[in-house]
Amino acid sequence: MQLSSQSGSAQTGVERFLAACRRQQTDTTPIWFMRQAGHCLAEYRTLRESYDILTIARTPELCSQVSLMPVAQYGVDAAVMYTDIILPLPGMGLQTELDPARGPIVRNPVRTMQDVNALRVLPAEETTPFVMEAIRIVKEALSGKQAVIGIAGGPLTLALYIIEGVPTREYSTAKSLMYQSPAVWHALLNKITDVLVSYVQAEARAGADTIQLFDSNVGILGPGAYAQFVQPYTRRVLEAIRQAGAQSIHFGTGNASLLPEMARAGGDVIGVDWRVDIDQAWQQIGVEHGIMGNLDPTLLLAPWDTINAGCIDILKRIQRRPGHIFNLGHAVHPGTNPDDLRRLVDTVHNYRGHAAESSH
Ligand SMILES: Cc1c2[nH]c(c1CCC(=O)O)Cc1[nH]c(c(CCC(=O)O)c1C)Cc1[nH]c(c(CCC(=O)O)c1C)Cc1[nH]c(c(C)c1CCC(=O)O)C2
Repeated sequence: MQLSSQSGSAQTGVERFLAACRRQQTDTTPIWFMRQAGHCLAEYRTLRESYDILTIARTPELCSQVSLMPVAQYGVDAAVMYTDIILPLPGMGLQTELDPARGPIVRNPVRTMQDVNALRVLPAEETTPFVMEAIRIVKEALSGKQAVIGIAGGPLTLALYIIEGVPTREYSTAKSLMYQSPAVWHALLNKITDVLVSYVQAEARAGADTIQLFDSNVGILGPGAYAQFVQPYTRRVLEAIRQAGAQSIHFGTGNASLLPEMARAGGDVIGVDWRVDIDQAWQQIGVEHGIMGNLDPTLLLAPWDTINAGCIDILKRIQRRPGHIFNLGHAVHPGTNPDDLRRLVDTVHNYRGHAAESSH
């Protein structure tokens, strides 16, 4: 498909988004924001006065409503499901809570082989039917105009919360278990992976066009440990997404040195944070993958001219090469002005390239 770079809005959001996932040319660069559903939308904040995060995520009518808000408000090309990565954990027998400021809490953390053996692996449709129902509602409401992004936690990121019980900085209990009791580690990762495979396949069946695997905490490992203790599991989840016919985005943070290994694990698109220059990151990842990123979310707290300069710098580095999805390097900061997100979407959609200029 050859599209003129002048052709304005020739594609729908979902066409543009999926073409980028397949590294095909698009009329303009697709864009969405991690945590666009929630945080800085006034409408969402009002809803949060009546319901907590997990109640919204577990109630299909509320979850779909929140997931759709940013599509109307910002003009993004995809709706991301308002669902936390911990939703599959209670079905495994883990007593889970969400501290809005700190993150996931697991009351019965896993430390021994006996603990691992007690964990259940059940079909996702049985344990989390509300997630699939919310996806079906969002898919229908968008009627093919924007893409639906389902989410799942990466095997490592989930294992860290399951072992530690509370979010920590270094995850030293979990890492010690990994190095000292590899059999327990691998048994746990295997079970988490079984649960994730069922979960992502159910999301795809429910209508998710793309599934983003958030291995947000992957940066705590170096490439050798990653390849040994994490990569085989991540590969299995990403392969399950491919088999289910959906596209995948493989995301991590603080992981510049891991990019080649993460790309080897799979993912149609690799999501990168702001700690790398996006053109150099793409070289590391390789041309057989697309790339998503990577504006520093904190830059969004600066005046518009500064935000705009950061946005244009990324677009210039990419030079409209097929396979780029514009996003922040991580979640939208709650203090972000929604007007700036709207302007960012327009800037990215209206960008027509700097073909005449020499790049960096
Ligand atoms: C660490 C943490 C978690 N969950 C939470 C934390 C504490 C700090 C924080 O806000 O990040 C708490 C949480 N989870 C969610 C919220 C609501 C967000 C909001 O108000 O906008 C809040 C406050 C929903 C969610 N939680 C998540 C989503 C989906 C992802 C998205 O919309 O981009 C939503 C709506 C995903 C999630 N959930 C978690 C991780 C690591 C991820 C992956 C994304 C990331 O690295 O930030 C665990």
